[in-house]
Amino acid sequence: KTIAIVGCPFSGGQPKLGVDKGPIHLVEAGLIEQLEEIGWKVHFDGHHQFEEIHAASDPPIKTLLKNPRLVSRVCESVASVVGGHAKNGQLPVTLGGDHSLAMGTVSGTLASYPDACVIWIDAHADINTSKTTESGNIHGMPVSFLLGLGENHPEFAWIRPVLKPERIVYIGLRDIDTGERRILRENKIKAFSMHEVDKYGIGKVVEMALDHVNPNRDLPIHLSFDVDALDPSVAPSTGTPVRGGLTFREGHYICEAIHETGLLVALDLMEVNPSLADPESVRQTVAVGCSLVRSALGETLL
Ligand SMILES: N[C@@H](CC/C=C/[B-](O)(O)O)C(=O)O
Ligand SMILES: [Mn+2]
Ligand SMILES: [Mn+2]
Ligand SMILES: [Mn+2]
Repeated sequence: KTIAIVGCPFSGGQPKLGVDKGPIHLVEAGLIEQLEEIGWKVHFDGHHQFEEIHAASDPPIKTLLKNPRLVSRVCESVASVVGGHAKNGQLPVTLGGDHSLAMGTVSGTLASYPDACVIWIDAHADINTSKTTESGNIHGMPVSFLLGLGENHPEFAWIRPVLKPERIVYIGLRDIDTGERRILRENKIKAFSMHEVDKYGIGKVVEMALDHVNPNRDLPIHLSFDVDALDPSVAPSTGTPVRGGLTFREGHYICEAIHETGLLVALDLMEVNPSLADPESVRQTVAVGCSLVRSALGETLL
């Protein structure tokens, strides 16, 4: 099978500059060669350029959403790129860029694999609606759009509610907004926070997560990995770090275990921002990103 690396240099879902440089740092760290090394054919789809919409012509929607038209248009094109690769039987590996891009990647995957389940690794639930968001940063909202929650915004008319609440599960949560807690509860969405990781251990948590969204281990898996799920000591160069995160090994165990299912059809590696720390910490964060991708795609320890 062939991997299609989709570089998405995009930062419009959040305010910190630099996350658009994530893809180039991951590729320049040798990710493509590393994947070929473990036996994959790799098609590098390039660093997709998204023409800017200037702020002046993209005012926040009445409810505070920032860069709505830009984010929507970029995600729409990401959906067709990722969807195209999935349709061709390739495994799209999307490199972010901020996590708003997942509106596009998951839409693309579900177009080819309507029964796919989504495993969302993150410190955050990214499920705010325009009513509940406190920041207006759309990287905190992709899941609500994918589920069809909240009011419809004409700027996002292309997004269909393709994801069902029982087809997503979270691991790593530890920084959830008030409105998000209600949304998770009302929609009965399964979430394993860091408390469960501590209580049961990562092995049991991954097993329980899969039992919830993929009980017969027969559904394709879209893994959406936000590097801020890891502890900031492990992945420091990211826009919304939250202490008390996954260890290096816990993060890798998740990727290894998902590879072992043989069901992975799409992967996102999001929120690497190489401009937020000293050179050594940036290198470390980029290296962890590359390593997680390798583990999700079959690199083993023995
Ligand atoms: N819940 C916060 C934080 C969002 C974090 C988004 B991230 O997980 O994609 O980094 C917000 O809505 O602004
Ligand atoms: Mn291509
Ligand atoms: Mn996220
Ligand atoms: Mn996050």
